[in-house]
Amino acid sequence: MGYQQNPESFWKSTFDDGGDATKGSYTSWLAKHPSALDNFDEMMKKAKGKDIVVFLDYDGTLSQIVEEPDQAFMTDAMRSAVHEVALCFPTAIISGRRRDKVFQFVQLKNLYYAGSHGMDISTPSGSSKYTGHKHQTITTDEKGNEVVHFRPAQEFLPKIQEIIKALSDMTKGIKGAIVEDNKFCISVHFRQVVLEEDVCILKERVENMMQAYPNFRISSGKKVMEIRPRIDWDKGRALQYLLDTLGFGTSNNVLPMYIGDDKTDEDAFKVIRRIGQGFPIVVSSTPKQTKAAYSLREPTEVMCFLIRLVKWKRSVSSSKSIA
Ligand SMILES: O=P(O)(O)OC[C@H]1O[C@H](O[C@H]2O[C@H](CO)[C@@H](O)[C@H](O)[C@H]2O)[C@H](O)[C@@H](O)[C@@H]1O
Repeated sequence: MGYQQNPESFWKSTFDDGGDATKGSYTSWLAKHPSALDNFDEMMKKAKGKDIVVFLDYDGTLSQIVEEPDQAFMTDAMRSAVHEVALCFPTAIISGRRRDKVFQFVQLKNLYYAGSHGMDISTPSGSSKYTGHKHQTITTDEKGNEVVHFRPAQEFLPKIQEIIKALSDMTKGIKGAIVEDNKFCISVHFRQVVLEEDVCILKERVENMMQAYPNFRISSGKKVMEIRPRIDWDKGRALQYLLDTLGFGTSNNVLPMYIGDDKTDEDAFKVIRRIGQGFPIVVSSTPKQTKAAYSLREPTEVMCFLIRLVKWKRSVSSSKSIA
């Protein structure tokens, strides 16, 4: 399939799933979103000579989904795979979590981190462009290096703290409910709320309470309600911002790769689709509606894919140096 010659038709045929993917069996869904492992060689033929930039989601992609949000650790093997990938390609993690929390989990310095669904991005000034954008600021880190921050929801911080306080008070009586402070957004978790009735009460209370905050919106994730400022910013915009600031904004040769498992990752898949070149890869072992072109079943498959990517890159580089 020559998507480089005809991006429109490639993306149409690759992504349009008629909206009925959730109804079909896994096998028929897989035919529309083939395994990135099984199709690795074919994908890499398209990637040869391109500037690959890797984007990764965290929860459900680099770590397994677990009951307790604070316990979503990644394995050392996964950490090592991500580290190796980042030695080969510019690599960023774009997560719904607060940025410092993702860094605590990942602990790798050779990556770019975007937290709060992309509303908190920091990049070393040496590798990124400071454009004087109104949401950009520069600080100096402990080693004296300049860091460029992009925080489009900064003005919402006081309101977010007010909402967190109100949500924490309101959910106290609901066993298992957790309110997570993600800095520029908030997660209200109900994975550990056992009674279905309590889940309904929780959702209703949160929805009612948030009516008093029209500048915020609620979206849903995996057994979680996500509350965030109503601004035109999401993981897709964060991906584009990172491509721009890392110097790939006007490149016809860039090939972004995004691996993610949740609804908020769809915004990034859409941006890759719009760019017309790249690999949007969904992590799912069940059929779901998605704009992704490829799929991986679970984090262990993500790790295998990342390891293969590193091997591929090294083999391409060594054959170039021999020639
Ligand atoms: O964008 P992500 O990095 O995928 O973050 C999305 C949310 O992930 C976390 O919640 C999810 O994972 C938890 C740990 O496995 C699980 O307990 C929870 O049910 C899931 O929804 C995180 O806690 C949220 O703040 C993120 O927004």
